[in-house]
Amino acid sequence: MSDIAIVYHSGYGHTHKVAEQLAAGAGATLVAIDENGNLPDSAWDTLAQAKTIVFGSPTYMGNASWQFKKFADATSKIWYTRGWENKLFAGFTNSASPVGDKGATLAWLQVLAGQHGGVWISLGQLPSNTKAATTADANRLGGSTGLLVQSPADASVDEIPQGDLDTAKAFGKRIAEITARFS
Ligand SMILES: Cc1cc2nc3c(=O)[nH]c(=O)nc-3n(C[C@H](O)[C@H](O)[C@H](O)COP(=O)(O)O)c2cc1C
Repeated sequence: MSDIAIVYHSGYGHTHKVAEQLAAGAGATLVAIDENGNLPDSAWDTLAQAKTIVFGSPTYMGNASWQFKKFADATSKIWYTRGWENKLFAGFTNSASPVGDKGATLAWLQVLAGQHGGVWISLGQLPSNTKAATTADANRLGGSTGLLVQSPADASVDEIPQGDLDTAKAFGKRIAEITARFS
C-alpha cells in the first residue's frame, strides 16, 4: 500500500479520471466514495495508515458533492481523537465551467484538512495564462491552492483537456516528493 491515499467521489466518471492521473504521478492508492457517500470498511484503515491524504470531488452547485460531504462528516470521529493530525493533505476538484465556483470547493477541502490539523500541499505550478495558452497547457486554469480541472459539460471522460490531465500528473509527482521529504 502506498503512503499516499486519494479519497474522492465521482458521479459520472470525470473526477475518477483525474484521480487516476494523480495516482499515476504520485504512486497513490485510490479510495472511491460510492454513490451513497460510503467507503468500504478497509478504506478507513488505508486512510489511517497514509502519510498523505488527497481529497477530490466534482464541484456540484458550488461545493463538493453531497457524497463527499457525507464522507467528510463521517471523519468527525477521527477529528475528535486527532487521528489525522500532522498528516499531509492536498485537494482537487473538477467542474464543467472554467471557473464554475471551483475555488469554493477547493477552499473547503483545505478547511477540512485544517480541521484535522493537517499540513496542506499547494499545487506548485505556474499558470499558463498568456494569449497563446491553450487547453493543452499545464495549469491553464491558474490554480495555486490545489488542482483545478475543467470537464466541459458535453465532454466525455475521454475528452478532458490534456493540459489538465498533465497538471494532475505533475501535481501527483509533487505530492510524492513532498511526502518523501516529510517522511
Ligand atoms: C448536480 C450538479 C451540479 C453541478 N454544479 C456545477 C457547478 O457549480 N459548477 C460547474 O462548473 N459545474 C457544475 N456541474 C458540472 C460538473 O461539475 C461536471 O459535469 C463534472 O465533470 C462532473 O464530474 P463527475 O463526472 O466526476 O461527476 C454540476 C453537475 C451536477 C450533476
